[in-house]
Amino acid sequence: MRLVPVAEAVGMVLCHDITKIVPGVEKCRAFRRGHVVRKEDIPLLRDLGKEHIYVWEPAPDLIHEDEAALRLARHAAGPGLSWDEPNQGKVSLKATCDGLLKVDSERLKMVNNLEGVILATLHNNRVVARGQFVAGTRVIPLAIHHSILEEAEGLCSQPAPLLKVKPFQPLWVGVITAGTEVYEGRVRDGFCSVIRQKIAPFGGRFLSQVIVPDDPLIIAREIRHMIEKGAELVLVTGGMSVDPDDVTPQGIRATGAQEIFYGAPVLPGSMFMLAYLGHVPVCGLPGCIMFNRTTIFDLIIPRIFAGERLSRAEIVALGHGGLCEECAVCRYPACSFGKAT
Ligand SMILES: Nc1nc2c(c(=O)[nH]1)N[C@H]1C(S)=C(S)[C@@H](COP(=O)(O)OP(=O)(O)OC[C@H]3O[C@@H](n4cnc5c(N)ncnc54)[C@H](O)[C@@H]3O)O[C@H]1N2
Ligand code: MOO
Repeated sequence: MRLVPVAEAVGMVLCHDITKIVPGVEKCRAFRRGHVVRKEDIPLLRDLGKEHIYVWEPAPDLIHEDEAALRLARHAAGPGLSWDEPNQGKVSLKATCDGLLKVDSERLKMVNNLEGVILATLHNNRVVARGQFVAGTRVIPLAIHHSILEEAEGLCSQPAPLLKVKPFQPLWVGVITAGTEVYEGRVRDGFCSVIRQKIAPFGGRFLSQVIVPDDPLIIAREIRHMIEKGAELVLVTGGMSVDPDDVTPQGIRATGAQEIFYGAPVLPGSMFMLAYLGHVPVCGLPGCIMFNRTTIFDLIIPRIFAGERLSRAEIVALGHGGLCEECAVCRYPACSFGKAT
């Protein structure tokens, strides 16, 4: 790169975008890379604080910031992601479908530990919408050495792209409502409508609901029956805490399902249970899921719809960030809830 005073730059080609920022008003690209400097541009460039410009002189070992950012994006983007043209040296990645964002956070740290390379993302396991920006990348200098870029490309793409968006599968959902008070009509069921609302964004298909008394053998029988009818996800509501009539965990166990966890470091939702009967997830949902706006259910259900089988270790990790602030106006998922590190 050669440094040229702006007064002598007429006719020369800008080799990078130049940014204008007016506090509280705008941040934009004032000049585009490739622009040929005209006489009338000189006062404008001076207003932007530019007394000099760079003239690009190709060097075999250096890669321009725009090309470097594009190469990083291309290597990091797996299925379900696309990227934009560079703007002011940055390339943004966006989701091409609704789904679950997957970020290999350990490899992300390794990329960002390289000198002069950055990749910023939303959190792993974030539910994202088609068209949503989920990551951005750039290099810090105007040109980066090819060896650093190649190392970053390897980390971004091997053994698999660092980022992807998994689409949701439209699972059939069976609901078993446990509670003698609901079964006998003392209390009107308030759980099923909440579940129907919560599964809709993932394309979940409501199969049916059955209301049963607090009896573990009946609960177990109805879980098996629901799976025979085609349920790909079974949700058993209520009866999850400490009263003698809270027998839903016993009912789930009595099916012979493999228990992954009962009791999670997440509030609200600590009394949640997850088990698998074959490949079908069976969840025990505590009463708070009916009552609180955002709970463990909102953390677990997207992963099930994305076809993931959860492990106990992942649930244990949820404790950090597992406390919902219960804000007056809920902004979940744009908050710390469920953002385990
Ligand atoms: N002493 C303790 N109390 C509680 C504990 C605890 O550990 N020790 N855990 C708390 C937590 S956490 C939760 S969450 C709640 C709810 O637990 P359950 O899932 O056992 O809820 P139930 O006992 O079945 O019912 C509680 C409440 O909700 C009404 N309910 C239940 N299902 C329905 C339904 N389908 N439709 C309408 N209403 C329903 C039920 O009638 C009760 O009023 O427990 C904490 N307490
Ligand atoms: O911890 Mo309960 O299962 O939140 O409300």
